[in-house]
Order: sequence, then structure tokens, then C-alpha cells
Amino acid sequence: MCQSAASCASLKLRKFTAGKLTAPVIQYKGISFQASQRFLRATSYQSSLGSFAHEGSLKSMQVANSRSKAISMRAQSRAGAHLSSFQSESPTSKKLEASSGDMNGTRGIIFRQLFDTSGSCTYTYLLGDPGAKEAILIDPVLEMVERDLAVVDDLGLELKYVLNTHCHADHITGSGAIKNLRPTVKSMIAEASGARADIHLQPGETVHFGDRHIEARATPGHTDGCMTFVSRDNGGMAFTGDALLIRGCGRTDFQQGSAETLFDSVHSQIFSRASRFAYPAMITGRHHSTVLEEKTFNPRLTKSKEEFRSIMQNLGLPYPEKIDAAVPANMACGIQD
Ligand SMILES: N[C@@H](CCC(=O)N[C@@H](CSS)C(=O)NCC(=O)O)C(=O)O
Repeated sequence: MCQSAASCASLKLRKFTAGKLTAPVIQYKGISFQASQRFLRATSYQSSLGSFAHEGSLKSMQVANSRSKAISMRAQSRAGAHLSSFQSESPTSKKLEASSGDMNGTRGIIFRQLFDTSGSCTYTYLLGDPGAKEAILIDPVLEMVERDLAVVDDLGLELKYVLNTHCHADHITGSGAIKNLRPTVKSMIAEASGARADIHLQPGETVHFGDRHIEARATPGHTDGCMTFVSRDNGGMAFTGDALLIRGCGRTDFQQGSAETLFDSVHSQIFSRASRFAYPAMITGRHHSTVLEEKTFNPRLTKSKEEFRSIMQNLGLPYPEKIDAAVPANMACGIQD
């Protein structure tokens, strides 16, 4: 699944002249490369940490191997897990004009899928209205708050709400830290979660940002307070949290989990209702899926309820490493001070 941050840190920078776009020699898995100007423009470096960072997929880089033979390598970090850190360059002098409505090459909703490179494999979603420039974040992760806010700022957006699909057990939410840094931001989570937040959501409620909104649907089963957030934009996008994962689903063996409840939730609130795309909280090897794909191919949720119950009883998964820290912190809306 995902690689640890430590194992991702094998890209070492040997020589870099700050300020000048000279080609540094870098080492990657024992091979020396010389980065092209194009590579340098697409990335930023942290020589002290021996790591590099960039926004989005690394498009291409020109390298020379240890025998100084120039080769062209096309590298795409599918999960972002190959990077030791993601850091936005966020030049303060630059701002993209979100109201141009062209952030995605379309005039539609602003949408970014952001990945937690610190280890939990969580996806955070940024949705923004290009007209009003208002935005929401779904499932931010504490360690990635700086990166998330940099993206918000780069796009000239004002963050209104941070929403949590549920009380996570594998990472600490970034909600509290974001509220510290941006005091006007309000945090949200389902009332049924029992967790602290500025606003407690009820099933069926809508959350507005500019002319856009998402609808909160109750999808309990992984936890009591799980919600799926549904946007009508882009043909319908369902942010399913851990209720529905791509070709999988959230475990049901702790935090009030119930296989029967999860089965009913996913079938009644996601599979039976119009939404084209499904965006999970966690990577399982793919970025997103469609509801139709999951209805057809999900190896757990295409089974009968009885079979599903038996699959869920026999997963035999170890507890998440951070559960003891994450659950109490998330019940308190993350780290606040
Ligand atoms: N290795 C991870 C935890 C993996 C895990 O248990 N994931 C949960 C969601 S976070 S509570 C889950 O529901 N997984 C479903 C599955 O089928 O894997 C860690 O230690 O953090």
C-alpha cells in the first residue's frame, strides 16, 4: 500500500546553488542524476533535509546517470508516497486569480485531491467556488496543514469550513491547527460522532461555500458518526470517508463499528443515490472511482449482507498505529493550542 516517509527519503540532493537554476546532481536509489532546468522549475528543494517537494505529479525530468549518459525519465508519483515531503513553494508575490474560473481548465468548481505524505495515506479534499472564492476542506491531516493552507492561499481562496467525515483513528485531524492559524474557520463533524466541533452536522444538512454546497449524508457502520459529503458538481462527487473505499470499505471492529449498519449505509446512501464519482478518505491504490464501478466490482459490498458480515469479521487487521493518540485528539477537534 503506502510506503513510509522514511523509505521515501532516498532522493538525496548533493549540490544545489540556491537562487540559481543550475542543474544539481541528485542521487536516487544509488544512481546519480543531473536535473534539467525544467525539472528545477517544477520542483523546490530542501537541501538540508535531502528531500524535494513539488505540487502535484512530477511531470517529467531530464536526468543523466552516473556514466553521464543523458536519459529522459518520465516519473509520476501516483500516490505521492514516493516523496519524503510535499511543500508548496507558495511565493507570496504570486496569486492565481480564482475568479477566472479556470483553475481546473473548466469554469466549474475548484477541486483538489491532496495526499497525506506523512504516513496515514489519507486524502484531503479542497473544494472552492471560483466566483465567491470561498472554500471548504474535507478531512485535513495535522501534519499537512501548512501544505493545505498554502494551496488555499495560492488559489486566492478563503477557507470557511473544515469538515471531518468521522472521528478518525489513524491520524489526528488538522481541524484544530487550522482554526488556530485561521480563527474565522469553523470545524464540522456529525453530531452522532460525539466529537467536539464548532458545528455539529445532522443528516441531510447542506454546507454552503459561495454558490456551491455539499450535502451531508449519514453513513454509519465504520463509526457511529460517519458521514458522506455529496457535491452536485462535476457530475456528482461523493466524499465517502472510510465508509466506502475503492474496492474496499472501512473496518467495523472498533469505534462502534457494525458490518450490518455499514452495509445498509453504503447501499442506501451511496449505491442507490445519484453520484457519479466516489472519493474515499484513504488510498487503497487508486485515487478515485465511480459509484457504478464500486457497485459492480467492490469485493466486499457486492456480496450479500451475510457474506459481507463474515468478510468483515475475518479481516484480522492490526489496530492503526496512532489509534491511542488519534481518537482522543479527534474527539476534541484535533490539536487546538
Ligand atoms: N495501517 C494503518 C491502519 C489501516 C486501517 O486499519 N485502516 C482503516 C481505516 S483507518 S481506522 C480501515 O478501515 N481499513 C480497512 C481495510 O480494509 O484495510 C495505520 O496503522 O494507521
